[in-house]
Amino acid sequence: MAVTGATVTYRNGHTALRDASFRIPTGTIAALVGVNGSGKSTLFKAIMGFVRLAKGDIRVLGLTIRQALRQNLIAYVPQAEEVDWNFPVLVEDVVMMGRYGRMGLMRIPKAADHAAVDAALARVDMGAFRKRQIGELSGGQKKRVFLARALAQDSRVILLDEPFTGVDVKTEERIIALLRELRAEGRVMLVSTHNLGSVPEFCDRTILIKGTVLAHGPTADTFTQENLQKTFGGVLRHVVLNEAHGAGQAPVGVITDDERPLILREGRAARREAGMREGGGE
Ligand SMILES: Nc1ncnc2c1ncn2[C@@H]1O[C@H](COP(=O)(O)OP(=O)(O)OP(=O)(O)O)[C@@H](O)[C@H]1O
Repeated sequence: MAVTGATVTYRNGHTALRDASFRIPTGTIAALVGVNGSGKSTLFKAIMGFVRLAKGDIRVLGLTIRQALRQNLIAYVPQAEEVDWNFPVLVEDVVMMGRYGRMGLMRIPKAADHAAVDAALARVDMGAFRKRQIGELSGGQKKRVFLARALAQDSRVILLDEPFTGVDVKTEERIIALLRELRAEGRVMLVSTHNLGSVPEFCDRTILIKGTVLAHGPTADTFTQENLQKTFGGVLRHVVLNEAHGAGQAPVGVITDDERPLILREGRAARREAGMREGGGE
């Protein structure tokens, strides 16, 4: 995916995103990190074609957004607040929505559509809940159902808006394991998160955003204390431990935006080489 100089101005004249540029190679999990109101959802809306770019360009596998959407290449896993949970719909019907783009006008599912729904539900371990109303599930289960919808769609790019909010650690680990599988299949995942502590754990790349893209690239390079301070300003709580200790004891910084803090050693995010790979195309 390549975003070049993307600018979004809302109807009221507010420019929520200005001249944003970054690239994400295929087979990548990328974090989108920024404070409330920094433009994360606006960027997602632009990639989904919900808002028009005033300037700039977004390409997915070399295609325009309109072409990529027509080919079902982009899927979106929404924030819980965006969904009307009172709407009476079964879990399996939510997942089937991922197939709509491949159906005719009458939306009559074929055997392949049913098979894709079954496989997607099994993959997120939600098969037993398929006949439940979506509103009757827990927060983590709802997230998994929407992830299954994206899987049923078989898109190449999956946008995940705050997938870990209100999710327990076990479900978070399951979602991360699934994202790693999808990465191995060459897909691109763009994950907006306030969960800074887990970003170096599973995100190959990070995009730091504050009305524009402040920094982007491999997480080990972008997730620095300096960049995080620029991105979050005074919002983050930052504590330095061990500062007074002598040689051999590197200072440890703890930066936190929510309940899961980021631990920085020697001013640099503790990096995990595993998973920090470059992919092929964009
Ligand atoms: N439809 C709209 N019309 C006008 N301004 C908007 C609209 N939607 C968002 N904005 C403004 O654009 C800016 C970016 O909002 P956006 O929703 O993209 O932020 P965000 O980073 O997703 O925030 P959060 O972390 O709270 O979800 C904010 O100042 C917001 O008030």
